[in-house]
Amino acid sequence: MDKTGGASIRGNQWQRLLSWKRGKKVTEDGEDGENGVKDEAKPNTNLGQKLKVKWTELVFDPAEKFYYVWLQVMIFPIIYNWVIIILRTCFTTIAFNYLTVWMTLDYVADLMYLVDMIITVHTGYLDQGILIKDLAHLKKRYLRSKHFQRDLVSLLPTDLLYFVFGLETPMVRINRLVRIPRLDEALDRMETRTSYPNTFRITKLMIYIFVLIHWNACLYFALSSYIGFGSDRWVYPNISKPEFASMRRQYFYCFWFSAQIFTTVGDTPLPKREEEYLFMIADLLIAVLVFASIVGNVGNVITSLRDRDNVFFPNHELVKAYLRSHHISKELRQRIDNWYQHLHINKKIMREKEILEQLPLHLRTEIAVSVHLPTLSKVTIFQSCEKSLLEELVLKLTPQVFSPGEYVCRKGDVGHEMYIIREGKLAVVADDGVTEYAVLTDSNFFGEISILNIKGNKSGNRRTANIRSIGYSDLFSLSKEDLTDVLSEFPAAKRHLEEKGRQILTKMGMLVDTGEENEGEEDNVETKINTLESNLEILQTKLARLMMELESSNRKMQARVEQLELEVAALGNQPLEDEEERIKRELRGEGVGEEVGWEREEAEGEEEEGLDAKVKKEEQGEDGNELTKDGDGESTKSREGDVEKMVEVDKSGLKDPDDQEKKEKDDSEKNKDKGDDRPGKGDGAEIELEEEKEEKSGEVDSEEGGETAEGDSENKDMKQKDEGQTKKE
Ligand SMILES: Nc1ncnc2c1ncn2[C@@H]1O[C@@H]2COP(=O)(O)O[C@H]2[C@H]1O
Repeated sequence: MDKTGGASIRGNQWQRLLSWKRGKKVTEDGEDGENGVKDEAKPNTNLGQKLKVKWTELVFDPAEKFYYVWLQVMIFPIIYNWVIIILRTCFTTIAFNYLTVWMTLDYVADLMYLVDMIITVHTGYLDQGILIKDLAHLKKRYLRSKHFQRDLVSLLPTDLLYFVFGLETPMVRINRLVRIPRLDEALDRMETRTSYPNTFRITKLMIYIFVLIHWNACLYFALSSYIGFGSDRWVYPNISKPEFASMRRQYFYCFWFSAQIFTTVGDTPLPKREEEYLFMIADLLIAVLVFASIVGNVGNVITSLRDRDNVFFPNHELVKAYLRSHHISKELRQRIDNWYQHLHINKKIMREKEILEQLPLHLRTEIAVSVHLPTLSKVTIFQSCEKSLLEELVLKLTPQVFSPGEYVCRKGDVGHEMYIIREGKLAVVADDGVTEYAVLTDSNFFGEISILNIKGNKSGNRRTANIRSIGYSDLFSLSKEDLTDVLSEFPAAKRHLEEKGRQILTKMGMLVDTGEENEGEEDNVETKINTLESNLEILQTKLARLMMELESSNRKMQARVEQLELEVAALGNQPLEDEEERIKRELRGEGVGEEVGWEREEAEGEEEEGLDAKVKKEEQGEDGNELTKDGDGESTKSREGDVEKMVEVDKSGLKDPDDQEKKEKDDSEKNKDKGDDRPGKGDGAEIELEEEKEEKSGEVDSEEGGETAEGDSENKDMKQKDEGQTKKE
């Protein structure tokens, strides 16, 4: 087992105990552990032994109920020892008369002390919020702690001293009193858990004072016995007198005497002897402390009760003083008094937010939900709402109480909040204050129209009606901002509210019918959005197509470049003159070389275009044409220059094959250094120029949108021709 022993399970301790009894071990995950499985597999032959083993493995969570109950149980043996040991020591007759009872109770208390030690060892503790359950670790920790020393001392077998001093000396058990911190722990725990902490505090104080008076009474009796019963007025009277002989009389007289001293209220007889004086001095000093602590504690309790009232309800005293200082009419003062009285009698807590503010948000929400959710979920608009909306809403509700006849809102006022009726009846009344249009009851709501900005509401943000409380009305108000906040996330609730408001406004004839227009507007916006979306889709498709075209034309270009390179290589093998002639013819446009012919076609532009394309181009204006022509012209010139270079190169190549090789090498070296001077690069230059041309025409296209498609189709036609020629070749 690791040191931490894993996280605490919040499962029921009793359930775990039961599982152990059944011979199963419940693991930290709440499932049967390995042992449990083994136990089930084997028949439960040695149950006693198993139980023993399991019990020793048990670890208690100090936050669980079992531990709390055990602490309460431990109050009895501790108080027993604190009360009875001194009683038996001082009142010997009481000690002897009930000796068997005391002896039995003594050893029961001792047994409980022992069990308490075992339970303390088996009680986990929190380390960084995790319950430590490692028994070995817990044992070590307990054995090293002061608690262990104290517990050990309280259980030392001092009873053996009876054999030395005899049974009339129960004082030998005085070490049992050192278990008092356990009593403190138990009482503190109870104080935290009790719903009435003030009552509990007073009770605890009274118990302590009772024990103190009891001790004092015992000591007084012992001192009287030492001095001699009835030797003076201060000591206990002569016990040989039947009047003072009984045990009860002895105890009660001493207790009364002691209580008189500690409460400093009674007339105690004056001491006569030094021992008596000393006793009285010590008692009076203690009495001062006792008295002070009684007064202090009771004062605290009263103050905390008043504080509680002040937090629960608005401070009536302050308001009263204010009203007096401003000479408010008696009638209004009476109404305010009645309102306060109603709050107090019916425990209507107005300042919930201030009270719960001290708690973390999640606990606050839980409390608010458990207190107000039943009311909220009855309100029609919130019935179908999600729980999260209601949770958000409950924290924003402010309780308000209205007295009979009081107006919650008046027609024409600016609306700042809406109301939900928690309890009570309210009337929608005409301006005369008598005519009632409607009566609103529990779980209804009102005041929403003026804060919802309903389209076509003639009254705008003004109240449309007077609302008067018939009896006392317990309402929740919800501010405009909070409502808007919440409704923005829950449109269904908003629609419901608006619908109800519209119905009322229609009945009152205060609604300008703009509903259809709004719907129309909404429709329009929707249509526009749809159109935009579909346009976007079309554009995206076109873009994709264009990209594909671009890619395919790139590929074709590459193919052409390769083709041209091959051609150039082939040209190198033809006779020079033929070649010269052919190139010249090509440049004149008469050549048989389809490729150059194609170049010319392209260069000359419109000459070979179809009639339709021509007409269109004319229609498109001169600019575009000029640009295209210019571009083409330039490319033609460049090509001519390039071809001439090529011819020269070829000629030199023909003169001497070795020289040609040399030349090629030189050229290739030059090639590396220069761009356009490269031999055989003429075609490349052409292509570059063609690309430039295409770029230019692209620019024109982009400038003159309409032309683009036509230009494209022309280019396509030409490319098709080109492809045809390439195939022929
Ligand atoms: N005829 C009616 N029946 C029920 N409630 C009404 C009626 N007329 C007005 N109300 C409510 O009274 C509220 C007054 O303030 P509002 O106008 O903000 O919102 C109004 C409605 O919620």
